[in-house]
Amino acid sequence: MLRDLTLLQFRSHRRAQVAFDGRPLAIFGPNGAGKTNLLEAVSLLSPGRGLRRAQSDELMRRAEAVGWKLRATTDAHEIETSALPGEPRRVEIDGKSAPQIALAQILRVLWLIPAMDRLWIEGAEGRRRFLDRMVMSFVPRHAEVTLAYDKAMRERNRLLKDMVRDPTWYHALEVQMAEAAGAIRANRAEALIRIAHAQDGSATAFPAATLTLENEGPEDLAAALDANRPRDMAAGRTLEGPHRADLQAIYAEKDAPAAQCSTGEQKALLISLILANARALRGEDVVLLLDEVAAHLDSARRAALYDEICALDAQVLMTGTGAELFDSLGARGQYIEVTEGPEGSQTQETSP
Ligand SMILES: Nc1ncnc2c1ncn2[C@@H]1O[C@H](COP(=O)(O)OP(=O)(O)OP(=O)(O)O)[C@@H](O)[C@H]1O
Repeated sequence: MLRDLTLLQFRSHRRAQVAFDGRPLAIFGPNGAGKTNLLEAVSLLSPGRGLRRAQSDELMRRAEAVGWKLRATTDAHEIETSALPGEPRRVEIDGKSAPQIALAQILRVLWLIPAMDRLWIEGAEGRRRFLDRMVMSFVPRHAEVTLAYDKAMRERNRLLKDMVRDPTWYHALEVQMAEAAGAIRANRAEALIRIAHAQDGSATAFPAATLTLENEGPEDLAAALDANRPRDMAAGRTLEGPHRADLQAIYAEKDAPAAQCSTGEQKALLISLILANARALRGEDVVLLLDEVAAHLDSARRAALYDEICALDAQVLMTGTGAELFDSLGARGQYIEVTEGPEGSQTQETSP
């Protein structure tokens, strides 16, 4: 469990400290106060660019622009991650420099943010990212395999753009891509099975989603890449493989594709999936970040969400503009009010 987090020169926070007591944490305050910035800080305790996919320099407080730092304590580890201006972010675990990917072994950080409300109707890339984050929560090594695939594909794309025709240049790269693709396919399949199991028979107020993967690419990717080089050369890039896969969801009860569901139904599907993801990770150190999750829900659904959150074996952080949004959570939650002060965001623990 995440016990403690300190933000230094991070976005609107000059210095902020949060001590988690294990109850779901409700963060409330007016628009622009710095609530999402707190969730973003927690999201950076996992590999990658966090929930806004920001560049490192965007994270440092503009007033001083001296870099940023986050310090966190879990039950078992001390994590520090920081960056100086113009430099990539660094990670230290228990005082020793570590690769970002090592963070995936400590906390499984999952999130739902308002930008994902359009996930089912926008392009496949966002859905693929959503899928791969779920997969990474089950198989932390998935991040490495995906990176290896992307790196080999970028090199192959460069050869294609340069109109290199000699097959010997391609062979090793295509074999690497095919090997990584096999692992990506297997990891994704495992994740979908685990999500389906977590939804089966669970008493939830949120609709079950049947997930399928489309356009995964051929089983024998090495042979397909070898055969389709002229086509890819004409396009200037690789046209098949796991980087083109698309995640689709069916609102099971209505047998309707997610993209044809109402805005509220689409949101409910996402909540259902993220709760299933957290349930499927029982036993791991799971942190669930729900940004403005209560806003679209009627009061009955909101109460149901809080009941489910309290029953989860996961640490949950939520934001909302007003404390009244968390009325039905009551004393089961921990509360932090965020306001905008002359020195940037101010955080203060309050009671319900
Ligand atoms: N690098 C930065 N330096 C200083 N302030 C920043 C930086 N990046 C963002 N901010 C400020 O942080 C605030 C936004 O914070 P955040 O997104 O956490 O708000 P919020 O409380 O979640 O608001 P809302 O309820 O509108 O979603 C804005 O005032 C923005 O100007």
